[in-house]
Amino acid sequence: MGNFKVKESHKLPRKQRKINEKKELIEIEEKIKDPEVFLKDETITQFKQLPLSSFTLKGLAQAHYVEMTDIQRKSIPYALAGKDILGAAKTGSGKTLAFILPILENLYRIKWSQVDGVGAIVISPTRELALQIFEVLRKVGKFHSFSAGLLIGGKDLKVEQQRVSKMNILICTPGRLLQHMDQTADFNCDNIQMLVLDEADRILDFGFQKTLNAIVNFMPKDRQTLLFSATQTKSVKDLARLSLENPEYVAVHEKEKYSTPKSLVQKYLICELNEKLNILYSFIKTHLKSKILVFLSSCKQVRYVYEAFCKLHPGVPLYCLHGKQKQNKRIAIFDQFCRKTAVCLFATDIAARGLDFPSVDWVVQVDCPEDCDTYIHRVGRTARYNSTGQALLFLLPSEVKFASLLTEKKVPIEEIKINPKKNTSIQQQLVGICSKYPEIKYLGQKAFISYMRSIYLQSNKEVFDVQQLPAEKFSESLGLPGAPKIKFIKKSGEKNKSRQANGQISKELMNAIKDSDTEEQEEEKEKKIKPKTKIDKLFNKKSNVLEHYNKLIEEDGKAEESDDDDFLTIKRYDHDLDSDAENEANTKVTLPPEEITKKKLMKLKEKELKSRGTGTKFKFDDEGNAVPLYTLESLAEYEEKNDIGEQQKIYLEKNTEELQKEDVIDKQTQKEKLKAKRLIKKLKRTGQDEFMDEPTVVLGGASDEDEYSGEDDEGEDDGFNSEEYSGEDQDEMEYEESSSKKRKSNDNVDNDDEEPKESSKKQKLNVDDISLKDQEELALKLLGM
Ligand SMILES: Nc1ncnc2c1ncn2[C@@H]1O[C@H](COP(=O)(O)OP(=O)(O)OP(=O)(O)O)[C@@H](O)[C@H]1O
Repeated sequence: MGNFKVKESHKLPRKQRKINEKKELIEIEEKIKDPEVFLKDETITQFKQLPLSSFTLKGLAQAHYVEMTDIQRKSIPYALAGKDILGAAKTGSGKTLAFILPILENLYRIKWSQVDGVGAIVISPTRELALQIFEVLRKVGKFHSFSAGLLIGGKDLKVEQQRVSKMNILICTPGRLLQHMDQTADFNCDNIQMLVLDEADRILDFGFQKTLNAIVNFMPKDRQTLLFSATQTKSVKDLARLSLENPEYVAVHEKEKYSTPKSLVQKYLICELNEKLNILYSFIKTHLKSKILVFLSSCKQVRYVYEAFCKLHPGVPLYCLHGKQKQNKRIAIFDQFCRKTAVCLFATDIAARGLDFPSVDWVVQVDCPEDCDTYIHRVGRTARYNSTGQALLFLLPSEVKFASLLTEKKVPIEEIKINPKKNTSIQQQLVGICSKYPEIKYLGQKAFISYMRSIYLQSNKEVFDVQQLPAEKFSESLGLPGAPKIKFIKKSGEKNKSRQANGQISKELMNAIKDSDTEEQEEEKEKKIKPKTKIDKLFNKKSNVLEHYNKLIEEDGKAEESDDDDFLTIKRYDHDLDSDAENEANTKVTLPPEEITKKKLMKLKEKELKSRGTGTKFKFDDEGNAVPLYTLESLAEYEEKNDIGEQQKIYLEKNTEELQKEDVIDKQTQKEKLKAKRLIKKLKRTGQDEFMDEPTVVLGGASDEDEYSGEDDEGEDDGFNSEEYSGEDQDEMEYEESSSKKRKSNDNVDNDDEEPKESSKKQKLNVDDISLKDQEELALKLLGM
């Protein structure tokens, strides 16, 4: 939580100042009564022409905001007059100021002070967006004397609790706000004057429904409510939920030909699923000087692509942003991406709405968004305010209908072909990476399942059809030895097909799948499995691998030099790019102390070897001549003797074969672990808990989950885990975790069908005949300890 409280620099005597302020207030009160005056007068284009306090005007001037944007000009006069507002304007058109200024002014006019407590609340769907709004408030509200707080998940709740009731303006995510409403004793919302929903349609949609209803119940009905979004809701039901009173519908771009910014160039290409990564990689390689934002459908997709691409060193810094990262990490990445000019960020829809990344050149949607609104918000991360930008959408042949849906939604988009000469295949490298790094292979398998699941869960069955996806080819393209089993596809019986066709069950399932642990909850879990026994400690040693891996996946990619060229058959827009300084900064690497010592030792060793001198080994040919032991064959010589294509094929086959073998072993180990877990559970149920302390905790550690991910529920191989679909990152879900998990168990009817059967079968294992010590040993053996 942060706050600001900067008093103006006063030159006039206090008494005179007070008189001036009073005079100003009376004038403002008079002027705001008739908002139409400001709307009709077309000469009013600047902030200073509006009835705003000198504190606000000073803040605006210092932040260099002079001219108003359309949405600001048309909505601020109504909002100042106390009207409820439904504001709709294209992405990047300045909606944030359109609600921040009325908050400051309306509280100022009623002389709101610290003793009055919370006067206005802004709700944002994501933490990053909340943070961004908070920064804007801080900037333009600098000369007011309000206190403001940021309530987002991932921060210390207790610290927030001590300060929240002293705040006048709160910027929050829905889950965290409700948590305070429920748990902070002196947090009182009875006095709220204004409620703002940024990205209103998202907050009003199904995923946030329960949370928002609960929040609204805590608030007085006679408040002022402002709703803003680029894709606005007009649903009467939604508006009734918020008790909006005759709201002014301010839609500035509605009559325009297109619903996306004019300066945004939008293209789509049609490609096979197994070609996506090749195309993405080739795209990045040919746009090394651009700032690229890549959208993928789930955390796992993002993590796999990020990890694998880092290993390929494309020559540009790579980052990833998703809801499974710790809050500080998320903020750091957000910040890094904002600062750099040549960079590529892989993200889930956590980055789709509201975020104001400066000068993004390209938004690339590798996975098709769930609907046109999501598309509009994603592409809105570029071409903001007065800048230009480009967007590229990948569509599978089965998803082509989506292009016509976009056209219907007034999105000007054209098909484009890629230049096959510039399209490099990275499949071979990915196979190599998966075989060398089992943790990446594991991520690949997870990515595969989560992608298939995301398609399966989409409600628009005309566009998304999981049955049409080339599963085997897709898994090969990820470098995997074979397609992982996806039980949910088999489990979807005929009965559900009809229900899914009209989107009902899909939405419920989707909501259940979206539920995921908060960072706080994950931390809690970690605390719970703190080592208590030797075995725990031993296991913890194992999870150092996981820690190391986690560190590894959070490292940034390294920069190399390369040129942009004509990968796509359109020319790129020219942008001001100045990447030298950034690249320089990027090459600085700080090593941990152990690494430094290691390096020093290596250098010493090298020196020693040099001073000793090295002998040269020879072998003797048939004539008795000494010849070097190894001679390097030139590429030309090698090509003469061998068929390179054939060699590549052999390499690929050999690696795939090896991977398949390893995969069998991995699966076997996994099975054994599961068996052990079940055995322990069984033993626990037999009432011998006092002997079971150690293995129970050990298993808790193991299930958190494996060395690789540390994030999934134990029934992972059913392909239907409790986590993530692209909207998984929303912290509202985090708060509702326990209830939604219950809901999930009800919703996933088909999924549950098989599970109990399986577990009851396993329970037939007769452990009662074995002595307890033997059972423990067996369990540990199965765990490989
Ligand atoms: N009056 C103004 N003058 C100059 N720049 C402005 C003005 N208003 C907003 N901006 C700038 O325009 C950019 C986009 O503003 P903002 O983030 O408020 O857009 P938005 O409409 O909320 O976008 P989205 O729909 O994506 O959330 C920001 O960088 C902001 O600083």
